[in-house]
Amino acid sequence: MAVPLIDARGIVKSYGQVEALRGADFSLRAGEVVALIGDNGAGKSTLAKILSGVERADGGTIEVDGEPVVFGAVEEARSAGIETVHQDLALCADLSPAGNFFLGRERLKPGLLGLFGVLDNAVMRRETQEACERLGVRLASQTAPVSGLSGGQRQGVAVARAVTWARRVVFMDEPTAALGVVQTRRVLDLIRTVRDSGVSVVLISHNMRDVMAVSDRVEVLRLGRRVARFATASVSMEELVGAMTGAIEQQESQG
Ligand SMILES: Nc1ncnc2c1ncn2[C@@H]1O[C@H](COP(=O)(O)OP(=O)(O)OP(=O)(O)O)[C@@H](O)[C@H]1O
Repeated sequence: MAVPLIDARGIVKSYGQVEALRGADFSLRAGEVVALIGDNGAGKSTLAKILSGVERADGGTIEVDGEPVVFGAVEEARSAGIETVHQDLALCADLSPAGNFFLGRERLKPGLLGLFGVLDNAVMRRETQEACERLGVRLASQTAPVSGLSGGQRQGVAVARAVTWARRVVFMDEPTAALGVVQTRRVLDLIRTVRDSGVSVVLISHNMRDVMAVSDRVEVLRLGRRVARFATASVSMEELVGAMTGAIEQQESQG
């Protein structure tokens, strides 16, 4: 079988006295949508942060394409092609949508005599607008700071940014939480489109209908450990809920 794109084993992470992850495993193959599910506090966001360079694990190993990696910073995960939409969004409130979209990747046009590039604001605004419109997010202003946008619009900007830049994997932590019905459907369509383009998606969600609708596989965390994994086509919503709550125990064999 092909080497997994991401293979994390025995990941441990504590915050003071709180053991957020207690030997969690996670794997992801190229071109699949994996839903990472679990009850509140199971450790989903912590695992996503570790796999995208936001937090450092206290223990365990992570391999990308079979090679051990240690992501010391978000930029290191990004250069491995991994992007994230965080639950707390992590947009810069004072910047415009385009300022957020191109933060750290600003487009330049040649300055006088071809020397000293200057910011190509027109291009950055246009590309941001186009990416947001593909998601059905209409922005009245491309210059006003994102602090003036609605929660759903901010979420749209964050999702559009991640899927635009991701080359290998995009982690989406509750990407539809602030969205209405129509935008939620567009995000789910976008997840399929991203997958079909060969980029893997890790979807963290409490919404079992979204999980069933869009994922290829499901990995279940409980109390900081992976307790089950399923092919979505052969599992019911009841079984997923049972695995999350501990009512159903699975010997780790599938996936
Ligand atoms: N920065 C932090 N400082 C202290 N404790 C934290 C921190 N981040 C997470 N935790 C704790 O780690 C545990 C796992 O949290 P995490 O956010 O990863 O869970 P989750 O599965 O994403 O939960 P939810 O579905 O509620 O978002 C929780 O007990 C949480 O309180």
